[in-house]
Amino acid sequence: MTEPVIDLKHLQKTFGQQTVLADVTLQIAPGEILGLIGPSGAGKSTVIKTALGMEVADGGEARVLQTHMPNRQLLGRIGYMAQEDALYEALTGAENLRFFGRMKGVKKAVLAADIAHVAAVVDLTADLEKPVAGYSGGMKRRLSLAIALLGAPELLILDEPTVGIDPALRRKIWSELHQLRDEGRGILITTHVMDEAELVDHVALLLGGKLMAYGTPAALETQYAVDSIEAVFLKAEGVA
Ligand SMILES: Nc1ncnc2c1ncn2[C@@H]1O[C@H](COP(=O)(O)OP(=O)(O)OP(=O)(O)O)[C@@H](O)[C@H]1O
Repeated sequence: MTEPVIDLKHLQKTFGQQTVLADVTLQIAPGEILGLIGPSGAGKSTVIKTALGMEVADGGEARVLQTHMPNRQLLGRIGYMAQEDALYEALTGAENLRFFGRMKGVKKAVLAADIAHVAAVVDLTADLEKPVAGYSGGMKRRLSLAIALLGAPELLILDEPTVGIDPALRRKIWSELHQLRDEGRGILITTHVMDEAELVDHVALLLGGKLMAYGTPAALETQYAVDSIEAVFLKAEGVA
């Protein structure tokens, strides 16, 4: 059996009196896209941050790429896109990509071609020589996504990557994610766009600090007797 790229067992995380993750167990295999959904504040970013060791778990275990987390060396093998953009505003898009590419250890000989590829995926080719300070919010998200894609990492962890991105480009980005998945990479993605949750291999619904539902989009729709992931979400939350 292939080893999972993410293996979370009974993860727990408390902030003060607030238990955000009560007991989260989930796995992602190579060649799989897992969509983590849940209402705002459910703890999706906290799952990601504890998995990556950016927050210390209060219980349970997080293994990423077969390594117990936290582990700094591993970060070069993971394409992580946080919810907040962390870009150098005074530098151009191209300079940001070159800087982060080198940080991630992308070989000099392939860096220029890799930058051209990821910039094209997010439709930023024409804006690469402009300073990031003049980018719109959506352009900054796209640059952050391009940075995460650099070096074709084994594991992509994308926290709401398509916020502020228009539908046509979103479709192009999903086609790239599917291609990376088909090449055997594992992808963890959080989203508030319920149509996007139809495009993943497995959906995990986080509610009350636990995974309340898990399965393929089709299996969940059957289980909840509805015809969309949005309806699954509403029914699980008790709204519908
Ligand atoms: N560093 C922190 N200190 C204290 N509380 C925190 C911290 N990080 C997160 N929280 C709390 O944990 C809860 C879950 O936050 P988290 O950002 O993981 O949710 P989310 O599901 O990603 O939300 P959204 O969909 O709005 O991004 C929230 O109530 C938040 O206020």
